[in-house]
Parts: sequence; C-alpha cells; structure tokens
Amino acid sequence: MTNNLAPITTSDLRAKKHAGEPIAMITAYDFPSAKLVEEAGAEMILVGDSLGMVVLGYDSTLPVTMDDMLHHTKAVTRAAKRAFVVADLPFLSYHGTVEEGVKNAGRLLQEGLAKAVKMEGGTELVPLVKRCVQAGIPVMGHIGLTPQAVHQLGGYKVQGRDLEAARRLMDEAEALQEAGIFSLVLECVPEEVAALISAKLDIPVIGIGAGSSCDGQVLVFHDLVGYASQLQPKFVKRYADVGTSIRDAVRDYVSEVKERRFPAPEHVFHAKEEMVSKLYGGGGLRS
Ligand SMILES: Nc1nc(=O)c2c([nH]1)NC[C@@H]1CN(c3ccc(C(=O)N[C@@H](CCC(=O)O)C(=O)O)cc3)CN21
Ligand SMILES: CC(C)C(=O)C(=O)O
Ligand SMILES: [Mg+2]
Repeated sequence: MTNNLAPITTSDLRAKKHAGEPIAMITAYDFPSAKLVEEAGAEMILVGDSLGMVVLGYDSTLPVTMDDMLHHTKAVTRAAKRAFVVADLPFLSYHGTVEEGVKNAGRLLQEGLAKAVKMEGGTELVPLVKRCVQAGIPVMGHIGLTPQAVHQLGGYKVQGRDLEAARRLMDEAEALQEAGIFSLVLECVPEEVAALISAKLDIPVIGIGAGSSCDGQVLVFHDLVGYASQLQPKFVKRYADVGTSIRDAVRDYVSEVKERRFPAPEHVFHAKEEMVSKLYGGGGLRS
C-alpha cells in the first residue's frame, strides 16, 4: 500500500501507469501556486521553462537561463513536500558537451532540489540521458512539439501528422526509454499516435495536446486557472477565470483608495492616549 503523505517516487508513477490510474501533472513557478497544486492532489509538478513566457513575459522559451530555472525551482520545492518536482533544462544548457549537460541537470537537483529534469529532443539526447541516469539523475523526455525548437518547427504546430513523422516519434520514444528516461512528455501530437506510443512504452507518457489515452496529462498552471496567459492553444481547458477575479479585486482597491474608503478603522493602528495628547497638544514630534 502506498502512503498518502510519503513523497511520490518514479516507481509510484510507473505503478500508476500499469494500474491504469491517470497521472495529473501541472506546472508551478512559485511557492504559493506549488502549495495549491500539491493540496489539490497533483502527483507531479513541472517547473517548466514556459515560465519565461508565462511569468517573465518573453515571447518564447529561448531566453530562459539556468539561473531563472534555479530561482523558480527553489521556490517550488520549498512548497512541494509530496509531489514529484521535475525542472526543465533551459535552451542551450544541454546542447554542448555531455559533461556540461550533466552538470546543469545536477544543479537543478543539488541547488534547486528538484527530483528530476526534463529535456526536449530525440535520439540525439541518448548519450546525455545515459550519463545523467548513471549519475542518479532521473530524466523525463519531451518529444513532439518541442517549444525550444519553435524557430526550426516554424511555429507551435501539431507534430507527427504524417506516417513518416509519426514513425519518427515512436522511434524517438523507444530510443529515449531504452536510454533510461523514467517518463516522457508528448506535446501536440494526434491522439491516435499518442495512444500507440503510450501503449508501446513501459514508462508513463504524459500528454499535453496529445489526447486522452496518455498515462497522464500536463497543463500550464496559468492556462488552466485563466491567469493572464496570452496563449490559448486548443488543448487548454480553463477551469477558472482568476484573471478576472484579480482585476476586479484590484479595481475595487484602487477606487476605495481614491475615495478614502480604504483603509477602514479595522486596518488602522493607534498611538497611546497620553502620546496622542503630547503629539497634538504642543510638544509634538519636534517638541
Ligand atoms: N501559457 C503557455 N501554455 C503552454 O502550453 C505553453 C507555453 N505557454 N509556452 C511554451 C509552450 C508553447 N506551447 C504551445 C503554444 C501554442 C500552441 C498552439 O497554438 N497550437 C495550435 C496548433 C496549430 C496546429 O498545428 O494545428 C493550436 O491551435 O492549439 C501549442 C503549444 C505549449 N507551451
Ligand atoms: C508545456 C510543458 C510540457 C513544458 O515543457 C513547460 O511548461 O515548459
Ligand atoms: Mg518546457
């Protein structure tokens, strides 16, 4: 029996796949959102490099640095006691030598306290994945739409639409599993292709825009709560509209300030009586 409070492990995740129990993963980039996500019961938290777009305001994930990832990963892991936290390796942090890739992956665990790293790409990553796994770093793969390659892909487009591309995805998935990844993100691929890959692999396949047959789903936090995200891909379901709630709340605050209705008596501190008489009855602050 698995303990409800014990931290989730890679073997728990694999067991869920084989028990047919879907895995819920969601991104988080800071302490309060990670706490809420964990309280809501998500098994996995992704500190995604999407933070560059969602919380830093860049128009792609390419400007995100190792320092950005470490900063946000530290905040998330301070909140997450049970959820399995995966941190994205940012653009160019794993495209040089294998040694450099392992070093950057290791920093996300050693300094960021993540449990695993995620990297975008196919068979070219096999040597790096093997070295990370040898070093004890669990690696999550990410194929299909790989946003760090947006300029090569020509936009955020569905991948694996023709037979040849679908076969290539299956080959990449198998090569990465063989290299030792513990789980795989499949982004923006036809449901029929994702279903075959999920069925073929032994490891949990987590889909985003990849249909309902994957072993789990991942979404960007800000997309699903409706918090000021510019992107609205077809695969996003908005479960709330917190952007509107926040704007309304702040608008009320602004008008109450301007009308001197805030702060009200209950928000105010007072000086002691004898001090008030000194302050106002001569011998004030400058005596
Ligand atoms: N807020 C946010 N959510 C995300 O899911 C996300 C990010 N940011 N930033 C990094 C990447 C970029 N992603 C994206 C962005 C746009 C589409 C998109 O608009 N796709 C089209 C598909 C068009 C087609 O090929 O048919 C769509 O209509 O959904 C998909 C994934 C996923 N990631
Ligand atoms: C969309 C997910 C899979 C991701 O990589 C991110 O949020 O950065
Ligand atoms: Mg990412």
